[in-house]
Amino acid sequence: MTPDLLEEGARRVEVHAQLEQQGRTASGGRAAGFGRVATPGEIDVTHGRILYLEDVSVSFDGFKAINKLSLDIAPGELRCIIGPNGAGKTTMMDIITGKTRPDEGTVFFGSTIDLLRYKEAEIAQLGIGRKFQKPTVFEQLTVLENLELALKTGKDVASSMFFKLDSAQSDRLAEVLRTIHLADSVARRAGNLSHGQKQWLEIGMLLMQAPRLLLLDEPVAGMTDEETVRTAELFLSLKGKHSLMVVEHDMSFIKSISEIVTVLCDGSVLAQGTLDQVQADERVIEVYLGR
Ligand SMILES: Nc1ncnc2c1ncn2[C@@H]1O[C@H](COP(=O)(O)OP(=O)(O)OP(=O)(O)O)[C@@H](O)[C@H]1O
Repeated sequence: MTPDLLEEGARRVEVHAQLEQQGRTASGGRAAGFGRVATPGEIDVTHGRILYLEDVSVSFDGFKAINKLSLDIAPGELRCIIGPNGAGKTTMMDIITGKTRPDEGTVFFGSTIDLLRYKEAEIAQLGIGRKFQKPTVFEQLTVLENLELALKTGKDVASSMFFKLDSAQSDRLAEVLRTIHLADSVARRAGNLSHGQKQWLEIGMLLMQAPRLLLLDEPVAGMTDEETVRTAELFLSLKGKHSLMVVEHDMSFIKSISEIVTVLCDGSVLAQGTLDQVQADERVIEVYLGR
């Protein structure tokens, strides 16, 4: 949990109040049709999409990093995103999470939440969790304290030590500990965990906030083979309960978790299908081999 995320948590209540206000009063412009949140905290997936991007483009100094990108993710889906270096994978995640504003296009969370209307911190509060490549757990705190901290939004680290979890939060904490394979390590300092365990702990911290969509950037980079296998099991166990978008270069890992794989290249979708299908696609072979 980074200080940034703690700050985001502090604003959760405020944002939900704003959403409620917008739901009642919005009219005109974007808010008229799509931007309205009927019930704060609820994501409308009646159209079968948790995430929807259409014709999204962004340029940096005239260079089109994302170029008319369109894709959608179903609720509970585990989508793998692959693509050569510079394909636009990170930039796409930056756009979804509000870190980068696209020049044009549409980005929806469910069918009613226009993500382009929200700031980065608000998007996290809406239920989109992002895991960056490098783990950012509190090394001096125990596994348990790190997970508790993920719930203690709106407090500083010191005062949050005296925060008491309610029974639903305690249940969630126990479930998350089991899910991330750290139930036997609650009292261990995060700094003493292996790289893989730190990654799982950070995923656990995201899970404590019950995200609907998790964006995971190169989650198995630097992991041992055994940790990679356990991470695959972890992701497969999260699928269904959460929607996941996983960006990864490790093809054996992708093979072990993937259903649909999207190949990005030059800022748009080059191919999509099962891993076998995209690996047999001449265009994909060409961009990977540089022919
Ligand atoms: N803030 C920025 N300013 C200028 N160029 C940028 C910026 N962010 C990304 N780019 C460029 O946009 C392109 C896409 O970058 P991006 O990091 O999204 O690719 P990627 O698919 O995540 O690559 P990798 O697999 O190497 O992480 C690259 O050419 C990159 O140099």
